[in-house]
Amino acid sequence: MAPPTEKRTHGKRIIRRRSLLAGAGALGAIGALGAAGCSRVPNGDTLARLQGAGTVRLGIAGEVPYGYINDAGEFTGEAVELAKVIFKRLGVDNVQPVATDFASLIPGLNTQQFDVVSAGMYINKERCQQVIFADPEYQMLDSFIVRKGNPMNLHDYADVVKAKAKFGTGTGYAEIQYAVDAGYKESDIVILQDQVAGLNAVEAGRIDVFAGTALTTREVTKKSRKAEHTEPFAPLVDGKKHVDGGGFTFRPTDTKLRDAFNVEIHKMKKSGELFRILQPFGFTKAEMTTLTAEELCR
Ligand SMILES: CC1=N[C@H](C(=O)O)[C@@H](O)CN1
Repeated sequence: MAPPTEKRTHGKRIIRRRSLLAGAGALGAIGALGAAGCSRVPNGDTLARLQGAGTVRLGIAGEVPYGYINDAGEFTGEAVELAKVIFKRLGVDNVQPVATDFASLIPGLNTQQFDVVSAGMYINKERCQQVIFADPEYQMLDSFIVRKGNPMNLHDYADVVKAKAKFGTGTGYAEIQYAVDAGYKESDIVILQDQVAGLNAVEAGRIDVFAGTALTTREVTKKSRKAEHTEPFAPLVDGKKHVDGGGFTFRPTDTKLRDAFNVEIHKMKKSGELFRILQPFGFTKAEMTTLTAEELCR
């Protein structure tokens, strides 16, 4: 496996994994002993191990506003700020970011390279076969990055198919399936590293449209002179308009940790604290949700 690169920003240690799939066996074995170096805790009791270590490693995908490093070099985002609060209440004082691309979040989690995915990941049936989720902290629609003025008049996936637009989205994104469901040929989709690569590709005319969450496309186009975001819309799943919910992702064996996390998130929903944490990242009251992981996994 390629060695992780490490950079220091403002005294914080950020690890960037190059290849999360390679070397999974060796890392999995280390993880089984307790990735934080504590082997006295019974196998599978990740919460106890994290409490002993005092640090939880969060998988993030460098996506504003979910989990990213800001201009001041600080590790932040809605999911990251939420993780800081919840894990402290669970007896784990420190969070340690591990940055990777979106498609490597689930493989990286399942090979012990971080303890939880803190990237606002949408909860869906396919992912629920590989990982478990906390109940979502928000609900969300999709939108597109298009050239200024939206010259091809693209407002949803059906428009993209009809217009034969050159379509791109991020690696591992749920939006790949939404485009395929609408009739876009999967092998024609341009898969890009992330939303910044998507913006660059639209601005340069390499693609006509890049799909992402409504907040992702809004944030990344803020300073663009050549591209804009479209109005949020609900993709069709099984022919019906679908609202996504994004939540924290855990290894399938970590039900105890996930359940403890859920207790805290439900308290925060009830008290309004959840919204107070998410609001500075652009979330509105309409994006607060009563959806559950169980229903989104079906
Ligand atoms: C927060 C997020 N959600 C979508 C997904 O879960 O696939 C993708 O748009 C990537 N980013």
